[in-house]
Amino acid sequence: MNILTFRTDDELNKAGAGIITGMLQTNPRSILGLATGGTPVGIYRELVETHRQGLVSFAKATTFNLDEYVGLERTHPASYFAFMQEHLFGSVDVDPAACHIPDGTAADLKAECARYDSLLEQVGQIDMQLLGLGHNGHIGFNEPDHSLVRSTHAVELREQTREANARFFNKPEEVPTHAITMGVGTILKAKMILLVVRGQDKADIVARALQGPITTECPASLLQTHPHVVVLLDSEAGSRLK
Ligand SMILES: O=P(O)(O)OC[C@H]1O[C@](O)(CO)[C@@H](O)[C@@H]1O
Repeated sequence: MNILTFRTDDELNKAGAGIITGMLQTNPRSILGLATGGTPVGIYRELVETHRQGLVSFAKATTFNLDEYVGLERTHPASYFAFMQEHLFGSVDVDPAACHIPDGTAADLKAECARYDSLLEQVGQIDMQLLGLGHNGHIGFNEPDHSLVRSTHAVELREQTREANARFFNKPEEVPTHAITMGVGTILKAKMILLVVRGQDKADIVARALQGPITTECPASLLQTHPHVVVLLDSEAGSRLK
C-alpha cells in the first residue's frame, strides 16, 4: 500500500487527477470505477480543467459508479447520477452510453443489481477504482457488518451514514434509507484502487482501516489485502497513522 500525505487540498487534487489522467493517456479505453460524496469533488474539478486544456479525453473510457440511492429519480439534485453530471460527466467528453450508475428507481432492485453485475462481468475488471471512506469505514455503501457481500446489492444505510450525507439534502429525513452498492468483491477485484480521504474527522477511521485488524466491521480494512492500493490523504486525515 502506497500512502501519500499532502499539505494542501490543491496538491492532493492534482495528484489524484494526475493518476487518472496518466491512466487515460496510457490506455484511453480504461475502465474507471468512480465515487461520489464530498471527497472526490476537487479531483473531478481538476480533471475537468485538465480536459479543458486538451490533455485528457474520456471519449473511449467506460465508467462504473460505486453506488446510488434507492428511490431517488436521476433528476433529484442529490442523486449520484445528478452528482456525476454536475461534477464530471457534464463537462468532459464521456460517452454517456459507457457511463454506468445503478438505477435506484428500478422496481425490481434484485434484477437491477444483477443487470449491473452482468455489465461489470462483461468488462471483466475495473482498471482503477476511486474510493472515498465513510466515518464508519464503509467503502461504496458497504456498511460495517458481521459479513460483507461480494457483488452488487441493495443495502440499508446506517444512521451515521444518513446523518453524514444529510448535508446534500434539504432536510435530514429526505436522505434515503437504502442504496444500491457495488459489493466488496467487485471493489477488491479492481486492478488498482485509489483511496482518497480528507479531514480530521476521518483520522481515526483512516488509522483503523489502514493499520488496524482486517475485519468486516471496518470494510475499508479489507483494502489491506489488495496488492495495488494508492492512498491520498490530507495531513489531518493522516494524523493518527503510526
Ligand atoms: O466523501 P464523503 O462525502 O465524506 O463520503 C465518503 C464516502 O461515502 C459515500 O458517500 C457513500 O458511498 C461515498 O460516496 C464516499 O466515498
